[in-house]
Amino acid sequence: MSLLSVTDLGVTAPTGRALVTGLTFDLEAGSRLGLIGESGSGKSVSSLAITGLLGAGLTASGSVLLDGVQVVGAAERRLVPLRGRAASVVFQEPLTALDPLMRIGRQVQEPIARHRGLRGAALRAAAVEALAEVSLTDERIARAYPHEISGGQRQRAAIAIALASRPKLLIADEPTTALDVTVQAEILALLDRLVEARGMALLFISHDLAVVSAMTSDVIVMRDGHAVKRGTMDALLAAPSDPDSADPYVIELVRSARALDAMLGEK
Ligand SMILES: Nc1ncnc2c1ncn2[C@@H]1O[C@H](COP(=O)(O)OP(=O)(O)OP(=O)(O)O)[C@@H](O)[C@H]1O
Repeated sequence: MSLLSVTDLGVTAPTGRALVTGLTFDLEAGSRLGLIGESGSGKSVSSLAITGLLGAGLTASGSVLLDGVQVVGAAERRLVPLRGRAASVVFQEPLTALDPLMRIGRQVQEPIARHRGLRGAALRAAAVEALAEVSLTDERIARAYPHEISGGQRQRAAIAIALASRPKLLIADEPTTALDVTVQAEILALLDRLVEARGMALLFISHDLAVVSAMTSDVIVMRDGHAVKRGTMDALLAAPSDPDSADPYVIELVRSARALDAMLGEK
């Protein structure tokens, strides 16, 4: 059985508008998949539906089996044990994931205590280790509040928190979009290393083809709430010459990624 099995997932707004329709894919333990699409294409809503975190008024239909548990229509008490253990999410803006009034060290300790049952000195040591794994080795960071550290450091801390529960699946939703380019590259390298080292599965969501291609070669392209294409990055890059898959959005994505490549190549 797949770690994540999404079948005919639909998400509907309170107005009745379909935000996501007919999304189907499987993700095996330890494998990676990219969800790519322009703003508003339904990527975030899909990832929220997968973890049962859809906001009030949004309704999911179809099936999402996460580690064998049906998420669609599940009661909150069924979902709580899944979060962290089966899947954790890293969001675009780490400030929304972090508690502004709690020191970073405490925030890292919390999931470690909850999921691994550590207390006291062992808990403090595990939190220091979790921060070291995301290259936050300066002990001032653990004592700092979120607003006292940089955006890149905050995203590292959010990653440490997401991974502290040892999830089987990490969902990263535009994890580097709010960061400047050099920090973006560092965070991608960090995620790549940790996902690999821990044998986690990764669902990586971004509007940026170049960023997705740094993390995975297996991608789904979404537009207007639909999956318009699934395949390898290579097949996608070859798409414009293939009349069957000449989706205008895919062509535009590839064109802009090539322009970026060419620009970088000239430097
Ligand atoms: N709570 C909500 N109520 C109604 N519509 C919503 C809600 N949340 C999102 N939407 C709509 O659902 C559609 C998909 O949004 P979603 O955030 O999933 O897109 P996205 O592909 O992740 O884009 P972005 O990268 O900009 O976040 C958009 O048209 C958005 O306006």
